[in-house]
Amino acid sequence: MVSDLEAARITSLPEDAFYIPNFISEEEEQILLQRISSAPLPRWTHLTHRRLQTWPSALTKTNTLLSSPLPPWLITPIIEPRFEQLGIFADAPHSAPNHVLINEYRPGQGIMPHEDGPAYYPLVATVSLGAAIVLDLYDKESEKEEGEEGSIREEKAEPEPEPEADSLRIPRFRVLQERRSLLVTRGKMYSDFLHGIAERVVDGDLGAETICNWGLLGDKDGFWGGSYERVTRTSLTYRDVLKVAKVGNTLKFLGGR
Ligand SMILES: O=C(O)CCC(=O)C(=O)O
Ligand SMILES: [Fe+2]
Repeated sequence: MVSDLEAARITSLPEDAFYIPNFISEEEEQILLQRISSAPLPRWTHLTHRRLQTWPSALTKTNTLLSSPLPPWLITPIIEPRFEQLGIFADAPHSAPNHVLINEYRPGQGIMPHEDGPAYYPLVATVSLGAAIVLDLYDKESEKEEGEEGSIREEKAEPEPEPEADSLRIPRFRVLQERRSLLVTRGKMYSDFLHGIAERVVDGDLGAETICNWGLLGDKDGFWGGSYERVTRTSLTYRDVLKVAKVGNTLKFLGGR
């Protein structure tokens, strides 16, 4: 495992993007998947093209997080000690992530090109579980020209575009996220590009010329044929929500002290 984020930089991308294979062990991956699947059903928000959990809770309409700690299983070992050792959130306002979105994609599912927007400090750290998937990055400018700029809020379903329109877009860059890997995007990479996952059952055209983190992959064995068939992939996206509201001691309202 790299001990210095700089060694993990995806040098072919604008600043900043980092990729670390084998960020968690197989055992840690299984424990996380077990935790996610054993969450009570109401925890899931079902969208047409994927389902998601929001921890500790969805943001309010004004993009505010009601202060509440993340559950221990989302903290250890990912935030403590690994993010801390790498200083991933060292410059973020709360010096640590306070919000995690968990997205699950079955084969054929994806997420339309979008930007994560101003609710968060411009830094996302994504841990991938279960299977590999290709993340597509799109120039924002060309999207604007087409009048199709996307933006999502996690608490409501995003408008789902026509599949035809989606497949016409050409990504500027493609990142292959292996299971158990970490992808960090921040700065310009967060602010100036859209990201999305195509609704496919096979990710193809994989190679050194087409995948910007090819040289950083942990194990290319499954990819030499230039394609792989999708299997359910789950992502944990760690972020720092800028606006946090402290909720008063509810005991006060109940007449307690
Ligand atoms: O699953 C992923 O890697 C991306 C998820 C995403 O873009 C989001 O939740 O905003
Ligand atoms: Fe996103």
